[in-house]
Formats: sequence, structure tokens, C-alpha cells
Amino acid sequence: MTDRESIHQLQRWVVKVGSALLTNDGKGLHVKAITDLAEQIAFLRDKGIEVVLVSSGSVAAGVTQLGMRTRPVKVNELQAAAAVGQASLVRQYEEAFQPYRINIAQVLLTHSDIANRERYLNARSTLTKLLELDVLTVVNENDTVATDEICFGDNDSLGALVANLVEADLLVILTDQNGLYTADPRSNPNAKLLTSGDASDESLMSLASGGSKLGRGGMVTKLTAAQKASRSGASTIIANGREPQVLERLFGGEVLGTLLTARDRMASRKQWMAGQMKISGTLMVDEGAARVLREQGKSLLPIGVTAIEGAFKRGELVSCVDPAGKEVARGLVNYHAQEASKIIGRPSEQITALLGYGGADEIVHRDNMVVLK
Ligand SMILES: Nc1ncnc2c1ncn2[C@@H]1O[C@H](COP(=O)(O)OP(=O)(O)O)[C@@H](O)[C@H]1O
Ligand SMILES: N[C@@H](CCC(=O)OP(=O)(O)O)C(=O)O
Repeated sequence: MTDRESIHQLQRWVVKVGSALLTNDGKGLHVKAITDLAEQIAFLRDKGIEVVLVSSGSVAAGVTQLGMRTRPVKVNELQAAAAVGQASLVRQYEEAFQPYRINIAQVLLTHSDIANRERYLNARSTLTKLLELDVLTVVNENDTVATDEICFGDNDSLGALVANLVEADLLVILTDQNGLYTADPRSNPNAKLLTSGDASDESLMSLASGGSKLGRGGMVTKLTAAQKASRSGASTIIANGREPQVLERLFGGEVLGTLLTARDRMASRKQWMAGQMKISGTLMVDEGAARVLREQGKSLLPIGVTAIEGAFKRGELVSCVDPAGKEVARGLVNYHAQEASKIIGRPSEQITALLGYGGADEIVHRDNMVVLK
């Protein structure tokens, strides 16, 4: 369960900013909104939080630059506006992050990229590498090739997909409202803000309706995004990006916006792990280890591992296989393959002496492991 006080413990955040926030009422990009966002993201990174930014705004920026009076309706005009606007959007981010010496990267994705296994793995590997390199990635829909999404104006689900891809702990959706209300506050002044809910609660959908003219997903797509994000264990916060220092204050545990909790974070994460396509290596385990994993749900200690295969890195997904060749479990490994080869078959007390530095007692901790039946 995620509560407000434990938000600061969530290590990897995907922050999604919508068009409604990034534009000056349709008159181009809202530069101040972008510089404020940069300052807050720099703050989070200083606190050790890893951030991936999903930013809309290309159409809204392009519409103004091309002198169009309203958001076009024709798909190719929207695409042209997006192509023009994306360049200035990224330029603005580059300028805004420059004072903090934060390198930024642009990644343009479509939903079908993620549906294709090879592209999914490529996208995941690139995004993970960029995180390792301490680069701030700015993701948007690849509007030149995607058509459904641009018509619908829904970057919320892209935010959820990215949260799934990078296995984020938290998805923060910043918009122009304080969060999810009991009804659309634009048309219903008596609507009340909900501060928390369950990400998979279907009944919330009846409160939501479509959005503004510039960004058009509205609350429906935000709630669907929260549901999707919860599948890989990420909770979602929908909050007002115009609220000063909103990200810093959320980090500090302040009750702002609507927190939609992934019901059982651990269970969702494990389910997600079981369905992952990329296994980076194999740990051969002995009978005894296979038994305690299967029957007692214990962590895997190096002493129970007889051999390893693959050049896996720390944090990657490995498969644990019993002497009969049957897969027992999958989990995130605590050691690089080279390190693992030195400690397998040995008691955990010897790890420091064997490696020359200390590390976890477990080679795969049970919290990061799913046992396969
Ligand atoms: N129950 C609700 N609570 C809050 N906002 C709602 C609700 N139902 C619909 N909305 C609308 O959703 C809009 C935000 O969605 P959208 O315009 O797509 O923003 P963004 O561009 O940030 O994704 C709000 O401005 C509001 O009019
Ligand atoms: N990808 C396009 C459209 C996405 C969009 O409008 O999404 P959103 O405002 O987040 O609901 C853009 O950047 O303008």
C-alpha cells in the first residue's frame, strides 16, 4: 500500500505533463511552466529519485507557431503541427534543464512500438540505459506515425506504458485541475476533490469525463492510465501542475491531488515480473534451494546456487532452474554475473571477503522474486 508519508521512498517516478498545463491558453508554450518543472525535477534528482518525463505539448506549440487559430481537426495537419512543435518543446526543455547541468534525451514512441516484442525490448533497454547515464528522458508520442493517439490527444496512457517499461514506482500525472473530482469541476462548481482511491476501482470512471480543447484525454484517460500503471505495481498521483512546487511537496508527503494506489504493490510487481519477456541469465539451484523457494517462499542465498549462465547485470531479471531443468522462480538479481560467479556455493558471511566489499546476503531477495507453479 502506498501512503503519502512513504512517497519519498518510491525511487523511480514517471512524471507526465499534459498540454493543458504546458500552453498559455493555447498561445504557444508556457515557458514558466517548463522552467518550474525543471527546477522541481532537479530537486527530485538531488534527492536520489530517478525521473522519466512524459511531455505533451507538441501540437499545442506547433499550432501557435504555424499561426493556426484553433487545434486542427485533420490528422495530417495535427501531425504537421506536432512535428513543428516537438522541436521547440525539446529546445525549451534543454534550456530549462541547462542551469542544473542535466542532459536531456528525446524519445518518441507509439503504442504499437510497445506491442512488438523486439521494439519493446529496445525501448526498455534504451530508457533504462538513459536512466543509468543520469539523462533526463523526455518522451512524447511519435505523432508523425501514430494517428489514433493524436486524434484522441491521450498521452496519459503513454505515461502508463512508460511506467510499465521502466518499472516505475510512481506515475505522477500533472494537469490543470487539482486532481480527480466527484464531477468535472469546469461544469460543476460543487464538485469535491478526492484525495485518494484504489487504482483499480472501476466506479471512479463514472466521475470522469473528456478534457479540454488543447489536450483532450480528460480524466477518463488518466484513470485508465492509473489502472495500467498499477499492473506493474506503480501507484499514480493526479495533481495540479500549477500548484507551486507540487513535485517537491508530494515528495514531502503533503496531501495534494488524488493518490490512486496500486492495490497490492508487491503482488502486481511479481505478476509483472512473471510476464516479462527478457531474462538476462540463469541461476542453477540445488535441490535444497529449489525446495525452500517452492515451499517456503524464501530468498535465494548464494550457497544454494551451483552454476550461472549469462552476462546479467545487477537488478536484471534472472531465471532460477532446479537440477531437473525446471524453472522454479524468476527474480531480480542482486549481483552482476562476474560477482555472482565468485560467491555461488558459499555462505553469505563470506561475501565481503570474496568480493572485497559487502553486499546483500541474498542473491535474489524474495520481495523481488516470483515462484512459478
Ligand atoms: N471528475 C473530474 N475531475 C477533474 N477533472 C475532470 C473530471 N472530469 C473531467 N475533467 C476534465 O479533465 C480535464 C483535464 O484533462 P485534459 O484536458 O486532457 O488535460 P491534460 O492535457 O493535462 O491531459 C480537466 O480540465 C477537466 O475539465
Ligand atoms: N502528442 C500530442 C498529443 C498528446 C496530448 O494532447 O495529450 P494530453 O494533453 O496529455 O492529453 C502532443 O504532444 O501535443
